[in-house]
Amino acid sequence: MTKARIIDGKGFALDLRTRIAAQVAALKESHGVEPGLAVVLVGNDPASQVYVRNKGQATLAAGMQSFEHKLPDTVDQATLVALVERLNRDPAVNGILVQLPLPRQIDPAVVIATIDPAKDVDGFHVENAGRLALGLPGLVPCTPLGCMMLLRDTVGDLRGLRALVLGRSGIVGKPMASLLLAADCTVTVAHSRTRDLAAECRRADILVAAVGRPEMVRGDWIKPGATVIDVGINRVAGAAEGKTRLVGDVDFAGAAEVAGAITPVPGGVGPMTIACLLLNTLTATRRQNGIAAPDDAEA
Ligand SMILES: Nc1nc(=O)c2c([nH]1)NC[C@@H]1CN(c3ccc(C(=O)N[C@@H](CCC(=O)O)C(=O)O)cc3)C=[N+]21
Repeated sequence: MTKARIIDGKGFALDLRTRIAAQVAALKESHGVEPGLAVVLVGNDPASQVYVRNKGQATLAAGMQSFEHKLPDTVDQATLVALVERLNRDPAVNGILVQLPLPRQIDPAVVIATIDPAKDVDGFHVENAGRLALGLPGLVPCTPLGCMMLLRDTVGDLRGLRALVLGRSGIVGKPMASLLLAADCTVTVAHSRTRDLAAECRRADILVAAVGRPEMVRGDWIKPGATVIDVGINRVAGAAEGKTRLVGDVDFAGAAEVAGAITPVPGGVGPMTIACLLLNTLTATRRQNGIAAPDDAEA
């Protein structure tokens, strides 16, 4: 039997997207500025194609312009870099996202370094990563930003709470740790070499799982009443032959017996990532045009 409150990321994201759409409409009305997001997809990985399609639809639904660029998986790095440089110069493009992963012949660090930091709506450029680490304004990676919104909505005041981030990627774990630290949490970053991971997790009031290992975090690793944010999106074999299903990095059924609140997969962090991409595009557009955010704007 489930005890934990299920955090409705999907509902929160829909609500956020509605508020973003209202602000986009107001921006057009007041300044004649229409935010534009360019998404670059290299190759034809089916999962990536689904994400890019969803992003494009969400962008248009928010009243923003969507520019999709599809390149074959044989494309060379120089061609991709040249496209990004063209998007950097294009005044209709306020945000640029190059879908990861990229094929082997392309170094993602080179491509990300090419993106104008002011248009880097993924927040992956070293300038934005450095700004976040130093507590300076910049563009914050979408997934950690979405996790923070869910945490603030669920927990309220985060000050002094013990937070454990499981995973140390540049895309989720490290920026998540920076945001939790900025919110005055006591932050531990755990990873594959951490000793007695279960004991570390059990101390945490807030547990953010972002390791990419299906259902690794067990119910008995969780402190009773803790808030669990599951960033994992793992496709595993389903009950029926040939069927697959999505699971997180947390054993949801076991954790929901112990936690105070938990995000589901799907319907938790994933939809927040897309909503925050739109939010970052709106933020980037405002900054590029020297327009202040209204007092009631989030993030
Ligand atoms: N440059 C770049 N930026 C990204 O932000 C980025 C990327 N590359 N590469 C791939 C990952 C993955 N990602 C997801 C976004 C939303 C869902 C999402 O909405 N998931 C739904 C389920 C979708 C389904 O059913 O497959 C959910 O969790 O409810 C999932 C995954 C963004 N990524």
